[in-house]
Amino acid sequence: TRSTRPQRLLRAVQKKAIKGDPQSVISTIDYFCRHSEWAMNVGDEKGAILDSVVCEVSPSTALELGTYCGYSTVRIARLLPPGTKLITLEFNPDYAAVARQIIEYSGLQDKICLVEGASGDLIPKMQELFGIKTFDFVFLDHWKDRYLPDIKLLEECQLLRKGSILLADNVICPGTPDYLEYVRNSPRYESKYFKSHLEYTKVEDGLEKSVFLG
Ligand SMILES: O=C(NC/C=C/[C@H]1O[C@@H](n2ccc(=O)cc2)[C@H](O)[C@@H]1O)c1cc([N+](=O)[O-])cc(O)c1O
Ligand SMILES: [Mg+2]
Repeated sequence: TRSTRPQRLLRAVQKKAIKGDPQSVISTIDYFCRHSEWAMNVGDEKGAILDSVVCEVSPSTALELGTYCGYSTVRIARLLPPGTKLITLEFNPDYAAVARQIIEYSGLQDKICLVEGASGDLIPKMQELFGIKTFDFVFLDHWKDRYLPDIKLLEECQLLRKGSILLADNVICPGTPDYLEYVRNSPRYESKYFKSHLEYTKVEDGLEKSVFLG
């Protein structure tokens, strides 16, 4: 049967990127998605905003919701200080299998822990699985109707501390209206919108950066 889009994206990385070079893996995926097949990676334009927030936060503990093929996983992990780990949650085993290979190709496997399962099930297990007390940084890029329930779950599980940074993709397109309303109106968050474009297109999209105030 025909290969899947993630498999074709992986093949492009294995064919064109330099093994052990995260930047070349990132550039190869962006080129593939711009010139061969669009895919729902955060992309180069929003990716630059993601990079600047990760560098500003320089997190000791980081969580990504929605690995997909591992593009933003590699983007984030390549900027993490030594000794820090990015935990990334992926629901779909086929996507997880591709992401593991892309992460390994980039050489960043020691900085990344990919866990397969649903965020709603795994978030309450972060303390027991990883000894995590709180997350300094959370990147939300999974199912758009899970953003709001999952940050409420992070609050309930006391996985956020005063100053924790949440960065959410796609708040305009496809859109996460309930999440936006919550973080922009809750007294527990200070929120800011970074206007950009939907990956590889001219359509408006953006990232919402929210600081948990405790
Ligand atoms: O739908 C989008 N993203 C949904 C992503 C979902 C990913 O999160 C995982 N997950 C991991 C853990 C879970 O608990 C649930 C799902 C899923 O298995 C999938 O790998 C999207 C769509 C567009 N678009 O233009 O249409 C653009 C984007 O940038 C997007 O991110
Ligand atoms: Mg996205």
